[in-house]
Amino acid sequence: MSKIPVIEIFGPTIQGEGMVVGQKTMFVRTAGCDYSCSWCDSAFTWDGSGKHLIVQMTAEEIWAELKQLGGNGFSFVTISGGNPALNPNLAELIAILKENGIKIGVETQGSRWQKWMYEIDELTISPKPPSSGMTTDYSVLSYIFEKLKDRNNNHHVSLKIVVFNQEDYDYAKQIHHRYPMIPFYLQVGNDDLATTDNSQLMMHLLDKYHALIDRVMKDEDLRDVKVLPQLHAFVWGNKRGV
Ligand SMILES: C[S@@+](CC[C@H](N)C(=O)[O-])C[C@H]1O[C@@H](n2cnc3c(N)ncnc32)[C@H](O)[C@@H]1O
Ligand SMILES: Nc1nc2[nH]cc(C(=O)O)c2c(=O)[nH]1
Ligand code: SF4
Ligand SMILES: [Mg+2]
Repeated sequence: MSKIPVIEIFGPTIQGEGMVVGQKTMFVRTAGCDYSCSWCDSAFTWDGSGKHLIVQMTAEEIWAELKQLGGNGFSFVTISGGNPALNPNLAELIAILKENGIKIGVETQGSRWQKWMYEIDELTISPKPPSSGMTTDYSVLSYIFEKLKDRNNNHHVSLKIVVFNQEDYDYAKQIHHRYPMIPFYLQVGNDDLATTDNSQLMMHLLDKYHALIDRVMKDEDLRDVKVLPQLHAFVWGNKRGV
């Protein structure tokens, strides 16, 4: 069986972001990313600082670890990274999860297509705004949505854009107007990834959430949108593995 570079397996916890926020879930975080966002809250997956944590695992080993950690107390697994879409062989893990009746969420930036995306119940595509320093390849993004458009109704896809400033906000709107049929989420950017003062971080992120809500409420061109913070940052701050 082929191996997958895994940097963290944790849970159960709540999905803190986006289309299934609040969902009880296990997490599998793959190592490696084709991007290097300036504000990445999981940079240890790709910047070398977490190199010692990477374990090459088969799908069977990942499933065993999920069961070990979560027992029978979960029905949902979220695969994030890094960019999980760098790994074609996640198909094997996805097959095992399906066989066991587990629903699957994936977090990816929309820079790579994989066939296993057809099987994902809750697929979040999160293209990166200008503040990240990355550039969006619209041909890949459009290709992904084209591929997914005929899936059945119990498979869901959404767009989630992190916003740090006005330019990011304008980028997010442009993405929404390009793909108006895709459920659209705005997420507050966390610009203080180093602090361990959770109550100060929470107040800071709450101010930013407030400002983002105000902006969207005044904006007549943005109607069908959901505006969310990272709920896990409110509850656990910058702690890893939650
Ligand atoms: C760490 S990424 C991993 C998955 C994939 N590489 C991606 O970016 O979608 C998971 C989610 O966290 C978001 N994210 C990363 N850093 C963030 C930050 N500082 N503030 C808010 N959201 C952030 C990303 O935009 C993405 O939606
Ligand atoms: N609780 C929790 N929710 C999350 N949603 C997306 C996450 C991610 O890092 O991809 C994440 C995470 O790391 N923890
Ligand atoms: S694409 Fe995701 S994991 Fe990769 S650098 Fe950006 S936020 Fe981090
Ligand atoms: Mg995260």
